[in-house]
Amino acid sequence: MQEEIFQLSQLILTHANTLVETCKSQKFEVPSSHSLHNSQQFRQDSSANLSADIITTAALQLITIITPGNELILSLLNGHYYTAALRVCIKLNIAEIIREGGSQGMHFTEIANRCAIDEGKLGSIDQRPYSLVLLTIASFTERILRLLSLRHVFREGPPGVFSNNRLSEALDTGKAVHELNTKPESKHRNTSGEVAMFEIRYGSLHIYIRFKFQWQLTRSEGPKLSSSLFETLTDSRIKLSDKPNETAFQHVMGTQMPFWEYIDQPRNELIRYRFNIAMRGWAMNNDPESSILRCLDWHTLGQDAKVVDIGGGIGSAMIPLANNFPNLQIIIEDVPAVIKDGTTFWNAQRSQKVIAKLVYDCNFLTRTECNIFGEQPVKDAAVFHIRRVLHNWSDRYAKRILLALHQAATPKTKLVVAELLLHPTCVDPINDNGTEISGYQYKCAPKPLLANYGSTHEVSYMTDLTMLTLFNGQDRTLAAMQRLLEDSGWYITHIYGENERHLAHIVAERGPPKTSVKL
Ligand SMILES: C[S@@+](CC[C@H](N)C(=O)[O-])C[C@H]1O[C@@H](n2cnc3c(N)ncnc32)[C@H](O)[C@@H]1O
Repeated sequence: MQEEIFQLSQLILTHANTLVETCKSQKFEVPSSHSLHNSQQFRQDSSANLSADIITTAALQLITIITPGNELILSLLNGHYYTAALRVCIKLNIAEIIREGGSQGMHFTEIANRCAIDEGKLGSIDQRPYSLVLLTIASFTERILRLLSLRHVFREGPPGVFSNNRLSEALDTGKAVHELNTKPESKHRNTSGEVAMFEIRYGSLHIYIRFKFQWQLTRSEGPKLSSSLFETLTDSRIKLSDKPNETAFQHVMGTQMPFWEYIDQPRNELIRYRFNIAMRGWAMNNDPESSILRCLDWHTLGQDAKVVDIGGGIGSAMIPLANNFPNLQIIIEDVPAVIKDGTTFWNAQRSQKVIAKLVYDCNFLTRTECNIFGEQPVKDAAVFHIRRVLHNWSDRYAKRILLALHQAATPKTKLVVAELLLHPTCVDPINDNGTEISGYQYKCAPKPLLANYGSTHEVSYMTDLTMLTLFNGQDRTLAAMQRLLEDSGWYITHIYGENERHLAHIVAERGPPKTSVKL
């Protein structure tokens, strides 16, 4: 048998050829570390997309087999330094500062100078001479940017000069630095939401506060949430809990409130707004328009057929439907404050077809009649659509949401669940042959790779742990999702989805619930 090292190298070579040939034939930019954001155009082509995933998985496996094990473990353990370094760059708007300096890049002393001046750090808080303070900040800046450059976030050259590249461009909101410094609370307004998504991932739940007439940044809880995982899993009071208010989130934030109630507090308006826009930013990468458009024959649903988006946030999932199917009447349901943000968003989209309904109230623990756990007011829906809501809840709560929809559904109502579907690292003998469920065709990675492409798709598996620490929720495998749906009386008829990088669109119809869970 061929040595693994050659098998992996061969896979890389073969698929690099496929990728480059596809790019050339379809006139896509060939990906390179020097190109910018759009060098991922090739992802539109499914065979190029697959080749790219195989290359990445093989390269990572190659690294794993030729690097000392203790070094790899240390690198994993120290991954938090990347989180910290990225946080500094996002908070100090370093990608924007470098952009404004021009394409030749900027020396770290100049970057530090601009950060320091903009942050008002010099003089007021430090008694040392200006130049000494600047040198200290410059040294921090250089070291932080160099660490990130190791992973191709920013490019260094000549020594000490840093430029933006494909990865650091993703940190750029596109806004003027002056605007970001004078109006930090508006940082994510009118942006794609991608940087907002990054902020959420490192978990700065407290963002800007006004202190002595100055906007100041406050602490980040994200790394604390993950580092409290062990404490949460071993705390005898909560370790067996599946409740949304007994998670690492409450532990770290010192609150009894579940996450949704917390961000609905009046003082947390900015956090909520950022969360909502971040959902849109996330969808841009994880939920291509084609998925929702193809998962059902929307045009056959008839004039004014009702599509109800449950926990729809600002309703971004509905944009492709609103744009393509004027026959549909789209109803977005969420908590009042989110509906308010959504209404502003939709007015900007100039869509007249969307009816933002003030249906739900966030405080589900006490006001059960007005939330996703209560009675569903729309009784004649053609489609209930629910995107990235079930993963916020443990099975017991997710079942209650699904049963409420089941009770309001007609025999013809379809349910579309858009969620990540996780996959074991080995082959799943029941589901991978594609015969069990129509449309489900998971293409396992070729041997000797991990069947689910290993850490190439790790963000989805990390999202699962984010759900655990924030909500006691979870992202599910196909088997777990199928069980959850059938227990709630929904039977999968079709799945539209390729792999766990994108949300799968799971179409289900009503049947008898398998278990007798009461609302
Ligand atoms: C992860 S977000 C998903 C938003 C949207 N579906 C999307 O994909 O962009 C979950 C949504 O559930 C909503 N939600 C949470 N608890 C709710 C409740 N009790 N009733 C109604 N909506 C709720 C939140 O406000 C939030 O907008």
